[in-house]
Amino acid sequence: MPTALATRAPSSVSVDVDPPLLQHYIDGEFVATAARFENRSPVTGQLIAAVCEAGPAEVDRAVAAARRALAGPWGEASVEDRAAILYRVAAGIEARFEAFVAAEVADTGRPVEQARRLDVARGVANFRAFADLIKTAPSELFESRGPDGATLLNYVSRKPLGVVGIISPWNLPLLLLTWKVAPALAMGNCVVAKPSEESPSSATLLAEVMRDAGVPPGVFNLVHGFGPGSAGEALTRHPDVAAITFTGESRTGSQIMKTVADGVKEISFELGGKNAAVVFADADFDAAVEGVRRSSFTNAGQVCLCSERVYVERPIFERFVAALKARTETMRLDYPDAPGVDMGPVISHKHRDKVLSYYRLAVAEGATVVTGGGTPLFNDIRDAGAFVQPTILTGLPDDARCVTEEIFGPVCHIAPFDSEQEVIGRVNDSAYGLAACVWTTDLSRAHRVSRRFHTGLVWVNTWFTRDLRTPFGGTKLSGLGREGGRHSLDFYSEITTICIRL
Ligand SMILES: NC(=O)C1=CN([C@@H]2O[C@H](COP(=O)(O)OP(=O)(O)OC[C@H]3O[C@@H](n4cnc5c(N)ncnc54)[C@H](O)[C@@H]3O)[C@@H](O)[C@H]2O)C=CC1
Ligand SMILES: O=C(O)/C=C/C=C(\O)C(=O)O
Repeated sequence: MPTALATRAPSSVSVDVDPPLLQHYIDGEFVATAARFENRSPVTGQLIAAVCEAGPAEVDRAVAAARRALAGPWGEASVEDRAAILYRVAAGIEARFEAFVAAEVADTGRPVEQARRLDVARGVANFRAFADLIKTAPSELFESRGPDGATLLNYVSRKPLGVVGIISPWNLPLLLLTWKVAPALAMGNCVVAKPSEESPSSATLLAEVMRDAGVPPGVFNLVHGFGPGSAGEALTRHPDVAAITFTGESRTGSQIMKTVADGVKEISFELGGKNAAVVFADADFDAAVEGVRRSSFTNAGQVCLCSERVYVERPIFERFVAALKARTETMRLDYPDAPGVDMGPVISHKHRDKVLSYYRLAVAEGATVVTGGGTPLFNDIRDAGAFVQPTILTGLPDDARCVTEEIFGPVCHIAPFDSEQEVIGRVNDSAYGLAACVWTTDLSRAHRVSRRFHTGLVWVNTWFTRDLRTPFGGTKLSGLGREGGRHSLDFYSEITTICIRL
């Protein structure tokens, strides 16, 4: 199992001839299927697991199990019972914390410290946050008078949606899967989850935790596989799935939207971004340089919130570019458990090819490559991995493809600006609208600018700091709906308004 996966290549590297088999989890049982696919390390290219692939038959079994569970005691579970289960799941992840870290690191090659601080810690926090929330969630009640003067009591009753299909990506596998599973179960639904084919390990461990935490059979089901023509499509097409919640690429969201249109299923989408960071001349300079480095290169740029467009006020533009270049060139690309590692590889060779094609395109579009622009050379097994250099570009017009399209790699383009009004227009001139960052010490400006951005999220003098009670999501191509806090409770429940004449 993933617990035993090495994060650092031994000095003599051997190919694993008997990799672990990751199975589906359906109706409380681990289930193998004949169809399999490979899970390879993005650090070394080595085979780390064989993964069972589900098709329509397994998805059908999982959905049927979920429906049976809804009709059983789970459908009647109280808020307190559901909260207790979520706390047990959180404790179960904590009890196997290092196994989750190893699973996440094996699939993605990210630094071990990042997996500890961000991914697995958030996996635990997601379950606790929604357990806390349901215990304190208020209801709505309005008292009014009818035509005859009688008192009318209007209140809201919440029911589960039913079977929720969860489709999650590879960039923050456990964080994004649990961000959906936790509120779905909190509101009494049953789920069929399909993690990304690139990152199946932590989801498989989560199924073990669900079983050990006493989550009844059928409440949490897991199917592995791909999107089109595989488990993902079968899940979105299934007539007994009431809702689909998806995080991933905008184009995939649009395909899923077409698929679910016939069944008029509920949908919640967190999609891509082409996020801007704006640095004003009055910003705390060093904090802004470090903040932009983090927001551009964390997780090798594979966070939908990463800043790929940076706008710097002209008086500090040259100094800022030089400082970010100097800081970026100190970044260490290495094995996940190497001391001081800053960045691992991107998720796969296919994704590396995509990122590198944008690096080449940037040059063809006339960019100056300030630093990076290619792949590092290690002269060891890491050269078989999917590493790319953190890259800073300047000199492109705002309509260049590298400034308008989501690259999803460790790259940012930096451009100068002259006025607040101008930069707001440039930030908003995007097909996406997920997140923006502002770096300034002027409080009035921070408020003024933030309110005018057409994005779902704005961070001022910080980035990717999360209060799980707040709404999270994007505008335009960046998504549909909001999750987080009561917004998740709303999405994952069906509401009935009851009016009683007293
Ligand atoms: N959060 C984000 O903004 C993310 C953006 N991306 C971007 O998307 C590009 C493609 O990466 P992918 O992993 O292929 O992302 P994707 O959006 O295609 O995949 C995400 C999930 O959706 C599933 N899926 C794909 N097509 C589907 C379909 N038609 N029906 C149902 N499920 C489907 C996948 O199996 C996976 O579980 C990346 O190069 C990256 O640029 C990828 C992951 C996350
Ligand atoms: O903090 C969160 O809930 C989500 C963060 C990141 C994404 O949604 C993403 O990278 O897709």
